[in-house]
Amino acid sequence: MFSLKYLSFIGCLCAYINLPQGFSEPVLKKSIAVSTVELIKLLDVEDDLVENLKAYVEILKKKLHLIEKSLITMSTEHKEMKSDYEAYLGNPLNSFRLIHRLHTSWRKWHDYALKTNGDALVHMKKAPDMRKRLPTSLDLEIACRGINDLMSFYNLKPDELVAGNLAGYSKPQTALSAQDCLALGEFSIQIRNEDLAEAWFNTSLARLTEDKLSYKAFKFSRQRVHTSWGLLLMKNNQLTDASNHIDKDPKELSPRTVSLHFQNELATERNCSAVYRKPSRLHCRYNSSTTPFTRIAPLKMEELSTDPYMVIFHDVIYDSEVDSMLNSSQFLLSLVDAGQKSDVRTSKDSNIEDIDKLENRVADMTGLNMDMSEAFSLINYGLGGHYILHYDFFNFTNQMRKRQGDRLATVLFYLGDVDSGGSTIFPIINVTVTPKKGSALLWYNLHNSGDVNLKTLHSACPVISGSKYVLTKWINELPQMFSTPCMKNANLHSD
Ligand SMILES: O=C(O)CCC(=O)C(=O)O
Ligand SMILES: [Fe+2]
Repeated sequence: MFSLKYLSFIGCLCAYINLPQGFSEPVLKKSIAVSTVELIKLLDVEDDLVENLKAYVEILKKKLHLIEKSLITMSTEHKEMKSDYEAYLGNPLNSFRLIHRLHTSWRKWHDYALKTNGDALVHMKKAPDMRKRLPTSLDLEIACRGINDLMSFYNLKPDELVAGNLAGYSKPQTALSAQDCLALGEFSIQIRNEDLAEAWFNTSLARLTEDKLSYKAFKFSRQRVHTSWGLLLMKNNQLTDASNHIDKDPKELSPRTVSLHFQNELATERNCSAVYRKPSRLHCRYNSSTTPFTRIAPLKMEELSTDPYMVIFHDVIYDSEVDSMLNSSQFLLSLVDAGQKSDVRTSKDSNIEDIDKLENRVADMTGLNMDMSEAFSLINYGLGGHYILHYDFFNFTNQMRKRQGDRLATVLFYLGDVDSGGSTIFPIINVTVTPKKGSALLWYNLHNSGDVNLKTLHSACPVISGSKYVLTKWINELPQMFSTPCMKNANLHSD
C-alpha cells in the first residue's frame, strides 16, 4: 500500500509541476496511438497515400495498355510472317520491317519498359514527405502496449484477438493479420513476456496459412516470423530449437545480443474485467439543497459509497455542452500541443480554461467553493488508453503543503459513452463506474480531518473499443475552511 501511495504521490507531483508522470524522460512528440483525435488525422494520411498510389497505378495502367496494344499489332504481323515466311520475306519491304523492328523497336520497347515514368514519379515522390506524418516506431510501440494492456487487464489470448474477439465484444472484420501478430510478438519480447511472444508467433504462422498470399510472399513472411522466433530462442541459449527456425546448424549460431527494452509498466493489481460494484443499500435522490440554484433545478444524484463519500450525478451536463466542448478548436489544439508521454496514464490530456458555466455547475453539485480549484483537465483515452491505480491527493508534508491545500474532492465528468471498457474502478471499496455521457462522479479524497483517504485508490480501465473523454475538476482544501467542518480524526460521511 505504501509503495502504491508513494508512486501515486510522485505521479501527482509530476502532473503538478507539469512533467510527464512515471519515470520516463519528457518526450516532446505526442504519440498517435493513445488519442482518438490523432488517430483520426491518420485517416487523412491514409487517404493521401491511397490517392497517390491510385494515381500511380493509373499511369502504369496507361503504360501497360500502350504496350499491350503494340504487342497485338506486333504479334499479328509475326504470325502472318510465320504462316508463310518465304513469301513474306520475299517481299523486301517485309524483310526491311523485320530488321528494323528488331533493331530499333525492341530497343525502344525495352527502354520504355524500364523507364520510370516521370508523371508516375510525381506521386511516388510524395512518399518521403508523407513519412513525417506517418506513425513512428514509438507510436507502434505504444499501440502494441495498448493491445498488451487490453490482454492483461481483460485476460485475452492472441487467438481471441486474431479472431476479433475482444472480451465478448466481437468484431470479426477487425481481425489481426499475420504481420500484426508478428509485431505484437516482437513487442512481447521487448517486454520480456516470452511465452506470449511465442504464442503470437504461432498465431502469426497460423494466420499466414489462412491468408491467400502468393508463394513468394508466403515464404518471405514465414521466414520473418521464424527469424524472430529463432532470435528469441538464441537469446535464451536454446540453440537446437533456434536452429529449427533459422534453418542453420546449431553450431553456426552465435547467441547475439538482443536488445531488450524494459518498461516498468505499472499495472492495476485487480482485473478490470471483474465487476466490483457490490449491491448497494444506498439510494438515488434529487439534490435540491446544495445551493439555491439546485432548489429550482434539482440534480439527479445516486450515492455509491459513504467512505469515501462518493456520488454520481446523472444528466448533469447537456449533450450540447459536451458537443461544443469536443468540437472546440481550443480543445483540439490543446490536445495536440501539450504533449506528454506517460507510462502511467496512456491518454492525452489538456487543461481547459474559461469553463465558467461548468464551474458553477460543480459548485452546485458539491456546495464547495471553487476558488483556487485547478483548471478543468480534459482527457482523451484511445486504444487501450488507461490510467493505472493512483490517488488524486498529493499528500504533502506540512512544509510542502501548497497554499490552496490538497485536493479535497474530485469531480469527473464523462463526456461520452464508451463502446466497451474504460470504467473507473475503486478496488478497495468495490466500486465500478461505467462511463455514461452526461454523468459526473464526485468523491472526497480527504477525510474531514484533512487526512488522506487511502480507500480512494482508483484507476481507469483500458478502453477496449471506442474512445473515452473525461473532464476532471480537482477542488482544493483551503477555500473550504469556512464551510466544511474540520473534525480531527473523524469522517462526517462514514456509516
Ligand atoms: O478516466 C478516469 O476514469 C479516471 C481519471 C482519473 O482518475 C484522474 O483524472 O485523476
Ligand atoms: Fe484520478
